[in-house]
Amino acid sequence: RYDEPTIGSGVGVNGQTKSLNTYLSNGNYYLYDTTKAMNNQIRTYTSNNGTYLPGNYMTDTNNNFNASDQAAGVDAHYYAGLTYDYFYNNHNRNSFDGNGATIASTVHYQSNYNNAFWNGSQMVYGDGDGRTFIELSGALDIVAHEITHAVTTYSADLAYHNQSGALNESFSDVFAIIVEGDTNDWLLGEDVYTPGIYGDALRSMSNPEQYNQPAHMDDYYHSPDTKDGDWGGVHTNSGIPNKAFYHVASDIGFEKSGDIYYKALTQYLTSTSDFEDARVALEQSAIDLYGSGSELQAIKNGFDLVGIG
Ligand SMILES: CCC(=O)Oc1c(C)cccc1C(=O)O
Ligand SMILES: [Ca+2]
Ligand SMILES: [Zn+2]
Repeated sequence: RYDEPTIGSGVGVNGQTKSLNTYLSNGNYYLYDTTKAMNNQIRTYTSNNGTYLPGNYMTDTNNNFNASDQAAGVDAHYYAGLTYDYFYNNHNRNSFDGNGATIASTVHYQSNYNNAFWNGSQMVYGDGDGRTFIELSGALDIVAHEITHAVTTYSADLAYHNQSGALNESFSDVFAIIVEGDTNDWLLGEDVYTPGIYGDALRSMSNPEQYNQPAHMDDYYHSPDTKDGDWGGVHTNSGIPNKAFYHVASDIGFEKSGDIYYKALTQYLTSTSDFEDARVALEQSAIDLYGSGSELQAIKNGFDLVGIG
């Protein structure tokens, strides 16, 4: 029998039908996308509510992934493809490592697991407990956030604690928002967070305080550099550079801010960069790309407004 790339369909976590790049092998259809550049592959697996990684390929007999237990895989696969396309089409980056690394995602990790993470090699998504979260791959911003953690690892490799860790988090939120690309959507996780409550989210870039994040250096959260302290509050203090990004992108848009932030992340920032280093890196990136004009002024203004001098 011939093995070949195919185009299937699937129903995602929030009920939308989407076209999927799949692969037919020995009569089964796999969530295995071979359509990207240079033999890059996007592969989606399931842990079947266990903890094996990557687990088993998610397959279907008729290339129509419309069962309820397939929805998480449909979105992990589809949103990984969208995120791949963003970095390739806008920054000529072939996958998170810039060298065509396979993007592997595993869904149905553990049971009622309210988490999503990059484990250093692949994405891992829980199903949520149905109250705090539903399947976490059902949000494009979460998928893009996780894949950006991998981009960061293969570039600045910002150490995951204190200010460099808050920058690590912030850059993942920044590209999550840009990949979503909706100038009315400054929220993270809203598509899968608290299904019983409308309109809330994990975090807000435009109004970090709404979800207990500081939006100014005066309110920097001093937390222990421990697991329980969220490594110096990396998911809390990210509110400060997140708010700066909100000002920058509101001024100059997602395309220009994306180019400036990408250049800073990949050419100037290092593992020990702090918030002030980030301002310098972003200012230099703006100058490199656009000279000393309105884009540079937008960076200066955004960082002034959050108290990062
Ligand atoms: C926006 C995506 C996000 O924040 O994912 C996480 C969740 C849901 C829990 C714990 C850590 C993370 C993370 O990726 O930082
Ligand atoms: Ca969002
Ligand atoms: Zn993160």
